[in-house]
Amino acid sequence: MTKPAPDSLALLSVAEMAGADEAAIASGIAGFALMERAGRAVADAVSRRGRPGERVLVLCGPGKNGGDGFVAARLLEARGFAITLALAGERGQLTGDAGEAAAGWQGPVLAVAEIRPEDHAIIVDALFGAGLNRPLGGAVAALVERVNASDLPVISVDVPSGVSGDSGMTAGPAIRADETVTFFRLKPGHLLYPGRALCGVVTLADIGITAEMVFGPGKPPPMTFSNEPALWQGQLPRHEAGTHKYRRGAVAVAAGGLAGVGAPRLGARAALRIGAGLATIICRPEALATHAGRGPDALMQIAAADGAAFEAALATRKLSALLAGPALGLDAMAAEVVTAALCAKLPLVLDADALTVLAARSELLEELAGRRSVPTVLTPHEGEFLRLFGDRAPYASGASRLVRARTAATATASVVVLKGPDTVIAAPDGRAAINATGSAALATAGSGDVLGGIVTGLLAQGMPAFEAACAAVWLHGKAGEALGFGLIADDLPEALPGALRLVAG
Ligand SMILES: NC(=O)C1=CN([C@@H]2O[C@H](COP(=O)(O)OP(=O)(O)OC[C@H]3O[C@@H](n4cnc5c(N)ncnc54)[C@H](OP(=O)(O)O)[C@@H]3O)[C@@H](O)[C@H]2O)[C@H](O)CC1
Ligand SMILES: [K+]
Repeated sequence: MTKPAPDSLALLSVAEMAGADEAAIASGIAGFALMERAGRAVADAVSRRGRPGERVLVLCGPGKNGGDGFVAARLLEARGFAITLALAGERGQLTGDAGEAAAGWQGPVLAVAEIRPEDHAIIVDALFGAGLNRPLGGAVAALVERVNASDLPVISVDVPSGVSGDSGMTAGPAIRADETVTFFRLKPGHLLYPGRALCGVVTLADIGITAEMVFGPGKPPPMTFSNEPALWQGQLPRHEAGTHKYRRGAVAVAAGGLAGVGAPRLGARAALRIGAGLATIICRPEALATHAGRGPDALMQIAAADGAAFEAALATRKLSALLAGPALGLDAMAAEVVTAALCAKLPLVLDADALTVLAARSELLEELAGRRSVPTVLTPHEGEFLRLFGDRAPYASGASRLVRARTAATATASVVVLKGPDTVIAAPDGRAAINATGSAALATAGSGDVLGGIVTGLLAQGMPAFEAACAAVWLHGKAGEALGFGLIADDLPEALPGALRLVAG
């Protein structure tokens, strides 16, 4: 049996975090005690950056995020900082824990319109957190613009105000923070852009909520994760001495004609580098000689002139996984290949041209993938995702990448890897992970072909599809980080052994 994913990697939605809050209160911790600890963690972050005597501007909103700000202001004043506190709202309307926190603040409370951020050394943004429910407007929006223009260090409480904790999206002005202090577990908005960039460094503070309170027996398991090795490391292929190449898995890559011999080769090479025992390119007859003349020698190639020949090639090769898409082409033969690939009883990765072939035929994908008894992984970038699923709810590009990937995974009964600087991996069973490895150096021709090959290579070695996709995205990112700028996609497979050494036990 596979071990459940570690809850330390859980990302909590705003609603789940509210549930965690309630669970902690139900187990005997007072809500105000949580707020005290949250405020203290924020004050500690300010103390690490500044010295007593410095002027700190604390911007408080009308809810509990503001309450955390009032607590931080009180503690910082006691530590000798000179506090200016501004409230977006009426002091008399603060209720519950936030009212209690405000009552503990003895100093003046200014209106946001009067505030000059530039008169301060550090700014605490406790305007809005989990309760943000509309774009910032009026005097608060103007203040946020002034704070961002000041270029002063900003520490945001929970999330930068204006950023959705669930999606990382902004619907108007938002604080650009240097540091964000959040509580108990990260939220998707800390890892999804633009939130990820607006957070600055994310500090996770313990406020007394324990994993046992939130994830204990009888509680629903977390479904959203930060993509870290602990999520999939235990399922990485392990090969015992005495294994042979077929036991390590045989990969096929469906290629097109002479116009695109590079992309499928990048995929096949990556599959070999990640540990598949064999890799074969199945190409059009006119491209066979070209493929045969190119390295690495470990790669094999066979020709298929039509869909039937392609099916026959699949049947004769003792295959364990198939990659279709990189430079496959968009013609009738490509469509036959994609249909045959979906009908074959082989773990399958569909990328690039295969996704375009299926675009406007997502019902075909839903039907065929839904009937498969073996895993299907789709690896679209934003453009391919748009072509495949359209721009209507729930897939509209204005919606959260997490929601879109999840919805697509359920609809197609496939693992969906929605690629980007914050790649989301979603499984049809509802699990999803957000990746944070990699850099802009990976936004280069052929990089996606390599990723497709890594996923296929891991599937061929028997790794479950969600874990294989998560591992592939993480390793691809690490290979990119190791190479840095100047990399070309050809370098990435060669950097995989180094990336693997980071996680292989
Ligand atoms: N969950 C925990 O364990 C803890 C959380 N803490 C902190 O609490 C906040 C969440 O507090 P909450 O009161 O739920 O929400 P906010 O403070 O973010 O928002 C409060 C109200 O603001 C109004 N609102 C929302 N959006 C806007 C806007 N764009 N402009 C103006 N006003 C807005 C809204 O009220 P309305 O009635 O006007 O709709 C919100 O209710 C969490 O982020 C943590 O910082 C803890 O203290 C520790 C424990
Ligand atoms: K905030």
